[in-house]
Amino acid sequence: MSATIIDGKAHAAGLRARIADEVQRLKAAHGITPGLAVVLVGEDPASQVYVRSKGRMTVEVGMASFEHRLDADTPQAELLDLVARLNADPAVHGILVQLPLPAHMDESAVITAIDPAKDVDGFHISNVGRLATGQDAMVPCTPLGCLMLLRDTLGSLSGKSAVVIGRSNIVGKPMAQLLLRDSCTVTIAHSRTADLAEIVRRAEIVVAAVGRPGMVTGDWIRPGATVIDVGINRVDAPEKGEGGTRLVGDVDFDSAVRVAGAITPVPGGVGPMTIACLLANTLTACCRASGLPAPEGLTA
Ligand SMILES: Nc1nc2c(c(=O)[nH]1)N[C@@H](CN(C=O)c1ccc(C(=O)N[C@@H](CCC(=O)O)C(=O)O)cc1)CN2
Repeated sequence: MSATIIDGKAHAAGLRARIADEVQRLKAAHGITPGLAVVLVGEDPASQVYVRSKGRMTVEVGMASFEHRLDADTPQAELLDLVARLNADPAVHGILVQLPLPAHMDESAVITAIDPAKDVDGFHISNVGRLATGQDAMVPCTPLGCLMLLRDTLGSLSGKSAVVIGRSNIVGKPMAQLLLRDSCTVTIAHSRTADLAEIVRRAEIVVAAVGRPGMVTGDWIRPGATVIDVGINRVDAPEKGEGGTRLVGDVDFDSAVRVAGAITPVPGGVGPMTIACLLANTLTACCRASGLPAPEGLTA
């Protein structure tokens, strides 16, 4: 038996179409255009690609896009000044500083400088606390995308056993909070968890976000489980010729697909949902800032 492949690209396209409709409605009914500011410091090649995609998709859904590119050696104080200006700008409803930042910058100081109401990444300590205590929060985009895929695949998650492999602030911890909020029984595991394979084998839902290519193999998966692979690892691909590379997840897809009930591929699974959820968060932030209810189904 082979698992259902969860098509993240198609889900993301559907979500963006829904957001575009809501943006049109907001413009027509209230004369408001949601605005997203994205800040890139330095020339990391992958970050440049992501920031370009974010700008393009922001415009495609009818929002205003403000892109700020700073040199890699920009002093942190200059970045903080920019964040302060964006905080004060009424045309900007969402602010995202692309990570990773250059080594001389203190990521946490920069994130803390963002107005929590405009923190569309959901990384600010205030949003982290709000999520953990069940209040309205900006929710980090990648885990929000995983949650949407899980709900679309399984319907209600209530009572399901879930294992999150990975304990990062950006994915693992918020993912666990979201699953808990949907009444799953959640285990957070990581690379040092004893008997990891045995723990994963008990789960009806597996979210792999550990950053190790192909670590989760088919014999770790409970038959019929839903597997969400957050890993994006570039590995050598000699079959593509000299210097060739390809993207793989944290799950060994070829063995897992034979056991799971449903599984996300890499690429084309969780990745595309990240940017779609960023746009959803920007729309939510804009509605909240304007005293309007956020559209249903765009947040956790
Ligand atoms: N401030 C932030 N920085 C970073 C985040 C984030 O959410 N906020 N996440 C990642 C990078 N990221 C968005 O910024 C991102 C990663 C991957 C994808 C994606 O669509 N991946 C594709 C494959 C793309 C490729 O071919 O390289 C896929 O998985 O299908 C989108 C966004 C780190 N930084």
